[in-house]
Order: sequence, then structure tokens, then C-alpha cells
Amino acid sequence: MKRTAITEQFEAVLVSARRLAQRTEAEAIVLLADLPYDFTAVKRSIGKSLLLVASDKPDVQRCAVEDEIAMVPLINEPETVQMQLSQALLEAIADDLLRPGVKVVALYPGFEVNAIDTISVVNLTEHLVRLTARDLQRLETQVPLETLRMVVDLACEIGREGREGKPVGTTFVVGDHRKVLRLSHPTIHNPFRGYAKKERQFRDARTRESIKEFAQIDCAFVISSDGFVESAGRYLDAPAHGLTLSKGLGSRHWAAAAISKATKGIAITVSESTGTVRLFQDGIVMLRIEPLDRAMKWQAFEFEPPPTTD
Ligand SMILES: Nc1ncnc2c1ncn2[C@@H]1O[C@H](COP(=O)(O)OP(=O)(O)OP(=O)(O)O)[C@@H](O)[C@H]1O
Repeated sequence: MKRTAITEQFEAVLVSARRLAQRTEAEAIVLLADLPYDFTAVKRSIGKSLLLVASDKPDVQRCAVEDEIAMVPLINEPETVQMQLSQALLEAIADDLLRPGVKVVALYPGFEVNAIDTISVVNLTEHLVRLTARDLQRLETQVPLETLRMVVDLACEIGREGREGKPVGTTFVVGDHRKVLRLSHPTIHNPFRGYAKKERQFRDARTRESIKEFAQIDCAFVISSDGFVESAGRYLDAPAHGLTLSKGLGSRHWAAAAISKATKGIAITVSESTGTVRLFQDGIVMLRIEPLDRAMKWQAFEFEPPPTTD
């Protein structure tokens, strides 16, 4: 398969990444690749560090496998670079390629499509806490991982971006939806009522856009385990006794913990005050994702060229 040449700039980035990985004792260099590079050459440039290639492009994935480089396949969706990076780190941990708590150096096209122009040192302790492959596998037995990932991704987006500049908090309860509906009551008319199933699919970008809009009205979304939005604006009524949660978590998080204890559903909260996403199962926090930088919207960067002199 034809490979994309490694430009001088990319080579310089790789050499810097190698040094940075050594200095910071990073466990791996994660390359978010949109193009089928010669990954053996990339590997040579970064020296002893472990190389992970993450991509949603089938040809890039094939080349990485061909070059015998550890590869993290991403879901092919129009995501921000930061979302893709988060997804790559999550998947890498889930696949036991990375351990939570380590540092990695990430290389990605931060500003220009198709150019590896950005390096970050990502501390997985800050980024993903208490997530282990075993946790994810255990979760998978209850709700399909695919549905969970979609919901967690959207929750992270809401936590990071809010809506129209304002922070937004919300809750999703995924799976066991009939029982969740029985243990909750509506606070508004269900905006998804009357829509055919295929118009309530979580994987549909329009549905996710509506969810972001309705997230502002607060309370909880109820999602079936096969990925359909059943209801929005539900107040969760499950009793919270017998639960213990970290100090500082308020009623939203207690309600999420309680519903996850009383049903087989997984509750995912977005904190309005911090943007942190938490995933509850059986009354306890199984996963916490911090917003890497709440104020930063990676694709909002616009370069304004200097005025020309002529
Ligand atoms: N039982 C419940 N079911 C659904 N949503 C709830 C429930 N209780 C509280 N909430 C939501 O949580 C919001 C209040 O959150 P509060 O600040 O008390 O909690 P918190 O856990 O500290 O959350 P945050 O970190 O977002 O501030 C309410 O506006 C409400 O929408």
C-alpha cells in the first residue's frame, strides 16, 4: 500500500517527542494518524518508546498492522481532535495497551488537517481515573460497550463545552430502561415522545445534537441498552440510603448512584460545576473523566493571517 512521506516537520516532531518521552518518563507515544505513514520509519525515529497508532481510517489501520505497530481503532465519526485523543486513550487502556496512571506523549493534527503539528504530554491519572480494563469488561456484561462509549463521549463533550458558553450538567441512565422509567417521574413533557425509534437513535448525530439542547433543561435522559433515547427530563426517585459517595458530590450524583444501585442501568453524570463525567454502576463510581480543558474548543482555532503589505 502506498505510504505518505514523512515530512521534515513531522520528522522534527518525532525527534522532539522522543526527547520529551525520555524526559517525562512517558510510557508510550500515541500518534493520532489520518494518513498511512511508514510506521516502521516512525518507530525508528522515536527510538525505544512504545508507539501506539490510533486512527479511524481503515487504510491507516491496515498499514499499522502491516508494520506490526500496536494499533487502536477509533470509531469513524466527525469528532474533534480532542475527542479522538480521549477515545484513543480510553480504548488503549481498555485493550491493556496502556495502564491508567502513566504519562503518554500524544502527537496529532491539532491545527492543520493532515499535518502532525502538535505534541502534548498527557497524564492519565488526571485524565482517566479508576478505569481499568476489568472495569470496562464488567460494564460490558450489563450494557453493550458500544452504547456506553457513545454516551460517555457525548457526556464528555457536554462537560467540556457546555452550551452557548454556559456550563451544563446532566445525567444519562443507560440500560434497564423500563425499570428506570418506573423509578423516575417526568418533570417536563418528554420531547422524544411520538418519534419513531429510528429518529431516537443515539448514534444519529441529529439525536445527539437534540440531547445537547435538552441537557439544558436538566434532570436525566433515559437510554435503552440498544442505544435509543426513551425519555428526557426525568427526575430520578430511587432511594439513596446505604450508599457512600465522596464528599462534595451533590444531589445529581447521589440520584445517579441510587438509580444505578436500584436497577441494572449505568448512570453517567456531567457535573455542571466542574465538567467532570462520572460513570456509576451498582451505586459506586466506576469511572471518572476530567475535562482536559473546559474552555478550549480545539476546532475553534482560526488563524488570522497578517495583513499583506502590497
Ligand atoms: N433525583 C434527581 N434526578 C435527576 N436530576 C436531579 C436529581 N436531583 C438533582 N438533580 C439535578 O441536579 C441539579 C442540582 O445539582 P446539585 O448541584 O445539587 O448536585 P451536584 O451533584 O453538586 O451537581 P453539580 O456538580 O452538577 O453541581 C438539579 O438542578 C437537578 O437537575
